[in-house]
Amino acid sequence: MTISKTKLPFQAEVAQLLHLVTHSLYSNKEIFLRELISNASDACDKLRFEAIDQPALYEDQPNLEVRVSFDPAAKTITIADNGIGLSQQEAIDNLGTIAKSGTREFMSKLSGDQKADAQLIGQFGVGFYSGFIVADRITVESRRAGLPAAEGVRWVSAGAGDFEVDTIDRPQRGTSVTLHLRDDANEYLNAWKLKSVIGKYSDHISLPILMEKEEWKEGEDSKGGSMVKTGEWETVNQANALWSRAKKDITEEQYVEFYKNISHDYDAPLAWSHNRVEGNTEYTQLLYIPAKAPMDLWNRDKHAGVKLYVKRVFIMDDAESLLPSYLRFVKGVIDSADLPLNVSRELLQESRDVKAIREGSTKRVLGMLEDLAKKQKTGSESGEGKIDVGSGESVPSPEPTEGVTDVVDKNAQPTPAAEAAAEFGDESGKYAKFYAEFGAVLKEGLGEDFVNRDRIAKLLRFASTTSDTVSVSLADYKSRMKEGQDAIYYITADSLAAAKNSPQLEIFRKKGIEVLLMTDRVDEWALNYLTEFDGTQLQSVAKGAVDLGKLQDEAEKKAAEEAAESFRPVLERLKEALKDKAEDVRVTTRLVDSPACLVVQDGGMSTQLARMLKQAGQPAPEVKPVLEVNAEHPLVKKLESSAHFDDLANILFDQALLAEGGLPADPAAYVKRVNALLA
Ligand SMILES: Nc1ncnc2c1ncn2[C@@H]1O[C@H](COP(=O)(O)OP(=O)(O)OP(=O)(O)O)[C@@H](O)[C@H]1O
Repeated sequence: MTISKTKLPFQAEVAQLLHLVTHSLYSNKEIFLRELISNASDACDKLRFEAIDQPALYEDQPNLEVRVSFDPAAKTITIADNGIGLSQQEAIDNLGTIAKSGTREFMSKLSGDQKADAQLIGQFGVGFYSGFIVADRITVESRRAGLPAAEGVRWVSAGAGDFEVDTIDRPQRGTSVTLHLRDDANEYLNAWKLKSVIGKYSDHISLPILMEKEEWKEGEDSKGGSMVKTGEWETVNQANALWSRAKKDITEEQYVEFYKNISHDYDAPLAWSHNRVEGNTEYTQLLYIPAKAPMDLWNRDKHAGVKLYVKRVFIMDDAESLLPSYLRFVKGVIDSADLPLNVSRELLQESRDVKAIREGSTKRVLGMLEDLAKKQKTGSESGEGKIDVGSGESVPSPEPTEGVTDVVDKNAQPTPAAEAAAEFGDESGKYAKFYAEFGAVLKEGLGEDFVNRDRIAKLLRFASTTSDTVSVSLADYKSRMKEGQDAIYYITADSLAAAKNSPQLEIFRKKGIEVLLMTDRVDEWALNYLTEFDGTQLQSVAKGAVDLGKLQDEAEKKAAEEAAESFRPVLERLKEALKDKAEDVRVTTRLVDSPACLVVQDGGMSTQLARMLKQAGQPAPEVKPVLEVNAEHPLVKKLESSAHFDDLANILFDQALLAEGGLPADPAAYVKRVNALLA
């Protein structure tokens, strides 16, 4: 295909994004170089991957590289690669529109506040368009590998509403991006400046990044000297994959920078773990736990952010088989020594090596979380039992992955004692941060990963009737259990307020028994898979008849039975009056101040979960709850002699529903009944 010079408009979103890029990212101009080098490197990765099946694509240039040059007279910087290149259509599609669906969502989140937007943009990564931070015009010239020289393309835009494309003759494969700098970006027309930015952001890129060598030349006739280009090119980055280097040669900054690069996250990660695993399956893993949840965390179709490499060759992004879905927040790289280069997603699912990698990486991530959790605990408990990070020993995870020869995480590096103390203080809040962002996702693991269920259970944290913050572990709870208590009690609700004020808690409060308050949507589903912890049953206080077992003394039990007996005739009438709404009506001892509450049968779905499913448009069973009444309550006592028995019965039921966050089936009828009684 050849096209003659054509002007085309940007897709509306691009124009909007460009405006933001130039206005919001101004304070961090230099990232343009990182983004463009990263694109160049991706293009080389893509070529290498396509060339596995089609070696001819290399033409006569198998050495992939990126060249960065500048021309002070023309005020341009050029980033050139010999990667896959762009066809004319690809240039139009990829540089003129935003293909990624997440981008639109991202655009809708922008607030107009420059600082917040800049953070968001940073998180999302603006890629190619970041060139417009420093340039008022960008020229891209490219030819796709495998196409004839006559099918090159030139793409030019001033970053306003449109761009121009033209066919050019381009013998060399790949892409060159030329930035025509704005006057206030002249500082980048300097080799030293460019090298320092490349060193900062792109050292770990596995390709060589070349710049023209310069030499100092004295001026003639004792005029001042200057740097002069020699015509030779030199490599200015380390040019080996960061994860393949020895840990001792990688600084903390480099780990952080690498993370930012692969994740497009603006913030530093909370923790990372870098290991070379040997044994039957050999691979290197560099896994990061981000500090902030991405916007699309809840999209379960979104794959994990782990990139797969095979012997340093990039194979694919988002390789979902490498980590279970409940760890989809983890970012990083896995480089396998065993997989074939032409491995496909389908093949990955069946591979035994991948299974081993997945198990090893899962354990590693859980180990990192256990580490953070341990520090969180000691950090919040008056400093007792602090781990001495100054000793230079790493904190071992409870079950080290077999064959790990080389384990590093940030805390493993020896630091002077004072620094260590400061660092530990910083570490001590990390687990709470992690949990606030990703705790709910982690819970999915209870249902997804049976092998590691116990480890996951230990990592869970909840609010409870004794703690408003989400900080109580199941082990903490157990250690505070009352003498004679034989279950871990919990309640699920839509909000913390609803959970705390639930009538079902009354008897527990009276007896001073702690109840875990669960308010994540995923809780009830996840808790289905966790019926016990460390030998103790988990028991919902809203399911089944309340049985406080040994916590109730004989006299109480007897009194309750007697009350139930004498209340029997009223119960029968209640059952009759509510037969369409309630599965059963019974007397309870779980209530102290409230007249009634709803519970579901043991093993049944709570009314709250059923409600949530319905709201989400999913099929939910019709749950008929059990109405439990407090025979000691004046309102309930009044029933027997009331002339409005049916109304009162229905009001009791509807109020119990309201108390747990539901709505009466017929709200108007409810209001009418209440008003009739009030009048
Ligand atoms: N040097 C290049 N060689 C070949 N294609 C390129 C090059 N630079 C950009 N592209 C193409 O343009 C597309 C858009 O680039 P852009 O940097 O905006 O987004 P991206 O790289 O896909 O996403 P992100 O930067 O968020 O990872 C790329 O996906 C790629 O197809």
